[in-house]
Amino acid sequence: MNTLTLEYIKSILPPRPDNSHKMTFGHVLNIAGSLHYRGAAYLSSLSALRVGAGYVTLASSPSVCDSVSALTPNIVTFALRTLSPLSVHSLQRTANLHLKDAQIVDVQTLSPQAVLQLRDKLTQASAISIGSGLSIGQSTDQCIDITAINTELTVDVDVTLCTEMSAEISTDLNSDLNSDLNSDLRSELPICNVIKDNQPHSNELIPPQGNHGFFYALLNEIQTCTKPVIFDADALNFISHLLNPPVPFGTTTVTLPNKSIITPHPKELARLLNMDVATLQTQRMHFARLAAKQLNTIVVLKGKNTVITDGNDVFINPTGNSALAKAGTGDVLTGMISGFCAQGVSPINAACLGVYLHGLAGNIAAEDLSQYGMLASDLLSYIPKAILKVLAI
Ligand SMILES: NC(=O)C1=CN([C@@H]2O[C@H](COP(=O)(O)OP(=O)(O)OC[C@H]3O[C@@H](n4cnc5c(N)ncnc54)[C@H](OP(=O)(O)O)[C@@H]3O)[C@@H](O)[C@H]2O)[C@@H](O)CC1
Ligand SMILES: Nc1ncnc2c1ncn2[C@@H]1O[C@H](COP(=O)(O)OP(=O)(O)O)[C@@H](O)[C@H]1O
Repeated sequence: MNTLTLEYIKSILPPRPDNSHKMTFGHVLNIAGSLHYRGAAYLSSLSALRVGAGYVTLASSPSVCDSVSALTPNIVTFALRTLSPLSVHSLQRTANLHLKDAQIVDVQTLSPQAVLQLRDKLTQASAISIGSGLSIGQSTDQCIDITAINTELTVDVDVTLCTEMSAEISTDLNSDLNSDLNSDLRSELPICNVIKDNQPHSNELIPPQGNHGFFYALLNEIQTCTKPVIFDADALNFISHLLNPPVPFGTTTVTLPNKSIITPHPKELARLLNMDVATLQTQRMHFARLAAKQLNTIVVLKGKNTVITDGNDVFINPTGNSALAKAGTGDVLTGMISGFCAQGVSPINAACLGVYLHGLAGNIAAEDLSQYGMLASDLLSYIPKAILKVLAI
């Protein structure tokens, strides 16, 4: 176990050659944000630039792209395809048929086919971050099971489905679709079954809320990606749904790209490991290593004294304070780690740099603004001060 130090952090900072241009410092593709979490897209994109990345593209729904562009001229945006209005209308009708308390289907829900739009961007990027504010759109106590995917993308993330139940549900819903819903829906959407209280409710069919369908298609697309991929927030909740479906659906496995980093807070890691938060918190190092080994990924277990591990080596972060306990600071961290990855830093070193400097920025910010008054957006302007402090030793 190693505690991160200022000297160590200085030794792994990436170089800034004079003879350089923006692409020397890498391109982050940040897939983030949704109707209610536009701020997460803003914070996770700008923070990548603040640690030195040369170029950041935010891929999100058109309204999120518009909002972020209005706030900052520094981010390049790429608007993703959302479900067609006809599909949204049909989905809402299906939801109303089956659930009394059906939520309104988000008109900015990303289409699984948006992954096709992203192919060139995925190729151009030096690092990819996914999940900040992506929106699961429903209680995380509910699980979604994909029972049929009728897109030209086959969503196959090694999910073993209960085929009998899938067939039953598909037939059931398909008869509805055949009777009065439009065919766009069939080509655009996964058909889902809600699981409540660990029990499948096969007669409660609702459309996927949030960006589940899009995320599963994306995960399939990037499974063999050799670039660093950072999974945060709702991306982790989607993965938890795949890993821990209720018993009737059997065991599932998820293959993450081989240079992946996950950045869970304790509850997100507890969901991934299917355990309770209190137990996890008593042995943070142990469970972070366990998850790193099980998922073959680098784990950044957030909180006071964040734990960073690849399953073997463990680093403990000494920086940070309660100013960081405020909505959006985790989104800033994700951008910082992806920004270092884009500059060619190894994933484990990028995680150490991001976590240490994030905490140090929080310490310097708290001196000026107090631990009470600092905002996640304030943190952005303290990242350069933290870097200056490291360079000064
Ligand atoms: N401006 C924006 O656009 C912002 C957008 N954001 C985006 O919103 C999305 C959802 O994020 P979220 O914050 O709504 O849900 P999430 O973090 O899962 O908390 C759910 C529950 O988990 C628990 N819990 C949380 N932390 C814990 C901890 N350290 N240790 C232990 N438990 C912890 C706690 O449960 P409790 O303990 O209260 O039962 C809490 O109520 C996500 O995509 C994110 O990127 C946010 O970043 C905010 C700014
Ligand atoms: N008391 C604290 N001391 C040090 N760091 C903290 C503290 N509280 C929160 N943090 C840090 O702030 C960030 C919060 O991230 P997260 O829980 O994902 O919030 P959000 O989802 O609102 O962005 C993490 O990097 C975490 O380590």
